[in-house]
Amino acid sequence: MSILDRIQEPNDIKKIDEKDLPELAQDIREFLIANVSETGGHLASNLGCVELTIALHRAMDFPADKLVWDVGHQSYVHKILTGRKDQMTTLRKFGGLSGFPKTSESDCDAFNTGHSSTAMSAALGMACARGIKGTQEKIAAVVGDGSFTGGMVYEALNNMAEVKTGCLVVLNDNEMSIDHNVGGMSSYLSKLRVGQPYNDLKNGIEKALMHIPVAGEKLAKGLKRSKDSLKQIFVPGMFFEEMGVTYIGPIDGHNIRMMEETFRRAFKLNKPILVHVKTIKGKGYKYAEKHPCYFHGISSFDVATGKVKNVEKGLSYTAVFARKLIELGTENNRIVAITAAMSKGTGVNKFAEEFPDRTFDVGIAEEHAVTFAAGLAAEGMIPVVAVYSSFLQRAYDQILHDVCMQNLHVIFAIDRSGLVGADGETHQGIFDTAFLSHIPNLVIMAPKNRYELTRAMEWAVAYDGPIAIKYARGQAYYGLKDYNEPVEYGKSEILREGSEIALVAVGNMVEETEKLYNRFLQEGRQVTFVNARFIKPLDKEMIDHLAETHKLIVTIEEGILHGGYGALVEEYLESKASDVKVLPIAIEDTFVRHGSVEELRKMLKIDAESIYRRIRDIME
Ligand SMILES: Cc1ncc(C[n+]2csc(CCOP(=O)(O)OP(=O)(O)O)c2C)c(N)n1
Ligand SMILES: CC(=O)[C@@H](O)[C@H](O)COP(=O)(O)O
Ligand SMILES: [Mg+2]
Repeated sequence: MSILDRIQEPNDIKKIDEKDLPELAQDIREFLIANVSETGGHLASNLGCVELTIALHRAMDFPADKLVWDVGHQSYVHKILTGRKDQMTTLRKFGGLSGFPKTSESDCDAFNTGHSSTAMSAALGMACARGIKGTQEKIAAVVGDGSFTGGMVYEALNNMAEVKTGCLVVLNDNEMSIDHNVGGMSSYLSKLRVGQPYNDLKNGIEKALMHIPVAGEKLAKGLKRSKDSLKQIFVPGMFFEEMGVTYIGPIDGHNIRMMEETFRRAFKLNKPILVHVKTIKGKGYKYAEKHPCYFHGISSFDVATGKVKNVEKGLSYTAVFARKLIELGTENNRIVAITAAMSKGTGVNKFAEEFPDRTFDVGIAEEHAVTFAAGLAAEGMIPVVAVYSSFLQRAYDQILHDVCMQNLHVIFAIDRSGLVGADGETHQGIFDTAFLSHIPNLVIMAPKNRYELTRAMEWAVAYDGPIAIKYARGQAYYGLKDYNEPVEYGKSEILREGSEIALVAVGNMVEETEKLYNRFLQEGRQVTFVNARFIKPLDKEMIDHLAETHKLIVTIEEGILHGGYGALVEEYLESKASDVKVLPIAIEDTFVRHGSVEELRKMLKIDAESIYRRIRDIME
């Protein structure tokens, strides 16, 4: 029986002899590598926090104590230690374990996360609730150095210093975000990493002086009085201390005993404490240590070579975007690219290789990214903010207040729009149309295939005002190549003209709708097939035309129903008192869990087959 086999339930870790913990860490690493090589997932971050998680589990009790994982992509070891090891084979699969903490999955998961920099706020809220309820549980948040570039962290720190309640923050510093970490805080943390652990140093000096008779005692007292100046010299974590949060560290994040002791002491002090631990992202698997970015989020891979098993053929929308951006940037030196810590994910890394001076990675700071873009645009630049749909949710007010209200020429390249699959509910890009379509001045485009994405980008650069172009995760659609009606402001593209039923599809759902169209065609139905292309402004002329000539208009999108394209069409037709039937195919009022995009579409009844049945039911 391996040491890991002895962990079946929460808190079993406390039964393991301290001397066996390194072996347990090794078992867990081997398990993670074998498991994630099959399921895919966030390997490098989890390999890096094995000892950290063990130490926290030794110092805390579950489910009584509350541990909040920032982002939550590094919570696999926590899952393993809380009775979910045997389900890890289902990780990120439809109906299986989530890749992020889920309160619905285990009472040992205190809070759901997925987006960065939220953990400290949540933990502080829990700590304040504990104060009101008069309970005693320990509360901790684990936050990565990358997530320390997000603004909410500082809002939480500010508040933490004010309320002064016991709350442990573990800063897990591996010097990596997904890509290399960036910015002033990152440099500050790097300096801290090489400093001596402050608390030990201070105690050491005081103890040493106490051993010198008479004069030593005086010196030690003087030293205590001049604590602040001593800190200035020795305390690397002065920033946190000045904020009113006790800083401990940096300590070795792979030394279980040292961390366990530190956490136990920290919990006893019952005040806001930040423990800075140094870890190695990808630790224990040579390929992940060498290429932590590649192994941050990886699909199934071969353990012996570190190579991904199924390499997708054809370009992704991200790659198409990246190539075109370079082309546009070559022609026009006013174009600048901005990413909020998703350089590789959005393809901005390619632009950065060509135009480093016109590329900005602002850290995990979507709000700042948007207002920063507004500033650039105000001075005549053409900023392209390349951002995942779900992360853009953060920047709603900045889009509205800083960009659109001033009608600034900012281009939002919204990647991962639609269902993203295995990352699940926190990452599905299904709300963008709903949260953007009511903002005045903003134009929203959803190209149908890879060719149209490049034309939309050309058009967006020439346009003068805020504009969003949204496209899906994964493989770009290569079909309908010969349908390339020139882009015209607010005009949809009629692909095939029929009568009876009109199918109006948005963005990536044009591909799914083509299957539907072909099926109706085979049945001899007269069907019109439209690529919406512009979500906003709505092509009212086209809708009027369809309403006059068809019995049923079916809108098809991979987004939330309320506030979506279909809702806009319905609302418009209602305002005209049109009696044409409208069937809006979209995602009903729900958060969509993880699974493959195909499985999720079926579940949500937005796949071609389900749509076909829904139309047939109406028409019969
Ligand atoms: C608001 C938001 N923007 C972007 C992301 C994508 N993202 C996930 S993990 C990550 C890097 C986090 O770095 P760090 O906190 O240091 O964790 P590590 O992976 O290094 O352990 C980023 C940018 C996100 N989850 N949330
Ligand atoms: C945890 C997180 O937010 C990212 O790592 C995300 O999983 C990346 O997703 P993609 O695989 O779509 O780039
Ligand atoms: Mg990190």
